[in-house]
Amino acid sequence: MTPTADLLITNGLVITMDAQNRIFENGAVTIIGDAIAAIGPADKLGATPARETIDACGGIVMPGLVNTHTHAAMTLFRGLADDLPLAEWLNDHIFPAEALLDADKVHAGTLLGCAEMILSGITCFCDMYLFEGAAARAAAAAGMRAVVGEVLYDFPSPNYGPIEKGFDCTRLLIDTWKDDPLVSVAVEPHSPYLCAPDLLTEAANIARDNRVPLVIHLSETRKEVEDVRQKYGATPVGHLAELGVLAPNLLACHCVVLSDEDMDLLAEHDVKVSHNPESNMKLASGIAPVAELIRRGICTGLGTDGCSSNNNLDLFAEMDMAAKLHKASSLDPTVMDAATVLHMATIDGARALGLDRITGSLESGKKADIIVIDTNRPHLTPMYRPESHLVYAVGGSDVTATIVNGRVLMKDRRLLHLDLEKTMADARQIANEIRNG
Ligand SMILES: CSC[C@H]1O[C@@H](n2cnc3c(O)ncnc32)[C@H](O)[C@@H]1O
Ligand SMILES: [Zn+2]
Repeated sequence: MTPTADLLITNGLVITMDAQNRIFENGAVTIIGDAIAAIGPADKLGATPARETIDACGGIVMPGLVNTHTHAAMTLFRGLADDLPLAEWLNDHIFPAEALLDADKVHAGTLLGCAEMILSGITCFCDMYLFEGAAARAAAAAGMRAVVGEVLYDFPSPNYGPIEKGFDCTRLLIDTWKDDPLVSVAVEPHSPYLCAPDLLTEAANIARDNRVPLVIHLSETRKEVEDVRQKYGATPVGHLAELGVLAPNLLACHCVVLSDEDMDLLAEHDVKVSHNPESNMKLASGIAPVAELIRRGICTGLGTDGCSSNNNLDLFAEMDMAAKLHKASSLDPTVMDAATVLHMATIDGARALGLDRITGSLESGKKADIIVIDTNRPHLTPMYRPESHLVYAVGGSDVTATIVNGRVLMKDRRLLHLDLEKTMADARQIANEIRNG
């Protein structure tokens, strides 16, 4: 029989995360080329002739997870410096180690990050780092969807040197990747404490003119708020408002220390937020008022942040933490329920990156970014409510297939297009160089 689909995923509990939150108890998804052709009951679609079939064996089929904030190449620094506050961690340990980086090392570290993300069900990530051309190439080689951006700050970068060259570097990145099916580019000033007002306004201009996201670390610690207030007489959010930088294309990462007025400003300008609970806990930055942000209608995604402040890229673990942390801090078990957190890790994350028309939910016509989870495991048996399992019981290693843009990147826990042994060997080699300074 002539195949009418390139890929068929069948016999799964299909969670679409679409606007109606449709779930097919015994469902199937057909894929033609890079897109979802149809979603429906397995007894209707399951007989579709296809070039390749994945039998979900009663497991969960759902949209791939969206990691809205990471520094993928920081896999190279996992465990290098722990148990420190942000300023000391960054200034005394991470920045000196990053001075040793070059494009090849960032490529290797990003590839390792992609391997970890694919194996744990992340299909799309937003990255900020140095030598992002190399990160973009690594993401494309791994087959992942990615939004990448060269970090911009006041001091000379080991990559581009002075900031004027940083803007050129960003424009070149935007131009190079503008027609790529997987990789797109954002403008990414580091933070209000490492970026002068002129840098921030120019970054916002470039992002606006090119219709791309603007990504920044914002209001991450009390120290940042105090420093920015002392220097500019406003909170970090207020400072960005005065500069005219708050806009719907702004993705503000962390947002831990926010006043009521800050939250009003974020809502008024339709700013998006990336919530990074594990990093915020590990660096003892605090607890972001996420339930309140969501209550005010602010679109909030989830992010792991870099591997050195987490120390993994597992968004299932991040979901579990996000749900529990806010219950504990508010003494209210109803906040951040499983359904809310699941939205953050999928469709809301896609919306935060401006990618919700192509990913974040299973809908015909959208790109086929899909994962399959094996629920035939002791810690997932029995199952009353799939959302509950996904947030509180599933781990990244329960993912058995990861598909991006219609291409199967991982099946039965094996990476199909990435040489994992070589990727890990390269990272070990770089770690030896870092150890020896
Ligand atoms: C060079 S890209 C980004 C830059 O930011 C550093 N970084 C990683 N995590 C954080 C964080 O939580 N707050 C501020 N800066 C962070 C990273 O090491 C890079 O230097
Ligand atoms: Zn970060």
